[in-house]
Amino acid sequence: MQSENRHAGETGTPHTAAETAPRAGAGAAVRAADAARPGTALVTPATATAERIVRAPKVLLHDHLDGGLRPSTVIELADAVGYRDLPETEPGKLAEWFREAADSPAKAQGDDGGKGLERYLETFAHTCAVMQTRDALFRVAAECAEDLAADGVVYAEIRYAPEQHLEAGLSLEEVVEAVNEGFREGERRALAAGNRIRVGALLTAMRHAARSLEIAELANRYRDLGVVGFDIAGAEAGFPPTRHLDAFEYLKRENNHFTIHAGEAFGLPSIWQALQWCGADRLGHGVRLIDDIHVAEDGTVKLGRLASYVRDKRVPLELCPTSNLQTGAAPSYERHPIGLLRALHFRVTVNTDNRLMSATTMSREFGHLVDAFGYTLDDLEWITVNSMKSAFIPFDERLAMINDVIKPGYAELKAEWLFQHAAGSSGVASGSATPGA
Ligand SMILES: O=c1[nH]cnc2c1ncn2[C@@H]1O[C@H](CO)[C@@H](O)[C@H]1O
Ligand SMILES: [Zn+2]
Repeated sequence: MQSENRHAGETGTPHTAAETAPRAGAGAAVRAADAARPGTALVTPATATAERIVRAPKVLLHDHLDGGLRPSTVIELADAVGYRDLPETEPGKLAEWFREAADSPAKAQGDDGGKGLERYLETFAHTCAVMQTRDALFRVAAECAEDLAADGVVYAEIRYAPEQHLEAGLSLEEVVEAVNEGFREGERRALAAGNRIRVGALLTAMRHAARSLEIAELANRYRDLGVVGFDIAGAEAGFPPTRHLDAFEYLKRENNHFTIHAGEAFGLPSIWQALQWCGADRLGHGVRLIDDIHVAEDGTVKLGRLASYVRDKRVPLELCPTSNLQTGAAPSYERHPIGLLRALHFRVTVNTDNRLMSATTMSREFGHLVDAFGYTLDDLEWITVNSMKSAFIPFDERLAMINDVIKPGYAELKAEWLFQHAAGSSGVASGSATPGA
């Protein structure tokens, strides 16, 4: 693979050979011989090959339940409930339809005033339509946990808006309980398949609606019963987070946790409000924080007051690269602000947002970053530890996940080269690091 020597995009930090050199000197000498052969690339103990990325422990903080259904499940559930408005009825075609429809904003030219996100969100009408019964919610939640675990995710916080699942007569409580039971079932199935995962729910309130306090209270009621926090989502333009101040103030009084979608379709004012008026613990996306970071011709970097605050306070950024490309919040993987934000040591996390609409997985998101910025397993471990530090479960549990699951997992992957070499493996990989791409 080529990413070892590739440079970051315009806003990223160049990765020199020295920076990406293997940590063990002897390995470098052995592998250097491989690199000299035409058509091969240097593989170090920390090289993030597609296969290693899938096996690496991963943490996911920003993923929508109604944005991650299996295409075949959408079709089966639509059949079961008599929903006739699906644009395609064959799983492959339906998957492609979702990706294409969510992708269209990226193809629009110029600054569209937040319309990119609005068009992206239209696709959720179909998934929400088939998630209106207890059985459907249970199934979608169970499959979500199973799919993430199969992709090597060990901890996930999955969000959804209970108010969008009441059309067939369920109560808010019944929705939450069905999803929680589905997650528990998915965790059990994953374990039976040899994969360990823990899943917590985040309850989302829709920012254009007026139920945020009610949903915040619901999140608080279920906080020790599978719900770990709260969020607001939906169209950003015209719906500032301060519309929902009463919900955030309530949660703060209850010592509860919340994240806010901000700085995706809208820029710095939205991020500033989410932090300084609403008191968000994390930023959903926050990618437009880049507007407050100035890189001079000579490479010196100057942070504005807001960007400084975010970095100094270690505010986690829930970045979702593919989703950002689709909504037009970033121009390409190579020029995604994550390159610069990671180099400047912001509390960067990497997420999927909507696996169905973005046709992605955690492994694919990592793969895109490896291809774009030459990230190694060390970078991916750093990101994963960042995510785990930023999770909403108690500190001792986060620490155990970091020390007993994440670090040993990456150490094991990096140690493998020792024994592969002894067995005569060439250690050479080629092509893209993006799994399944
Ligand atoms: O990237 C996003 N930005 C804002 N809202 C989103 C995004 N992805 C999904 N949703 C919205 O969140 C609801 C609950 O899961 C979804 O129905 C969708 O409308
Ligand atoms: Zn989102």
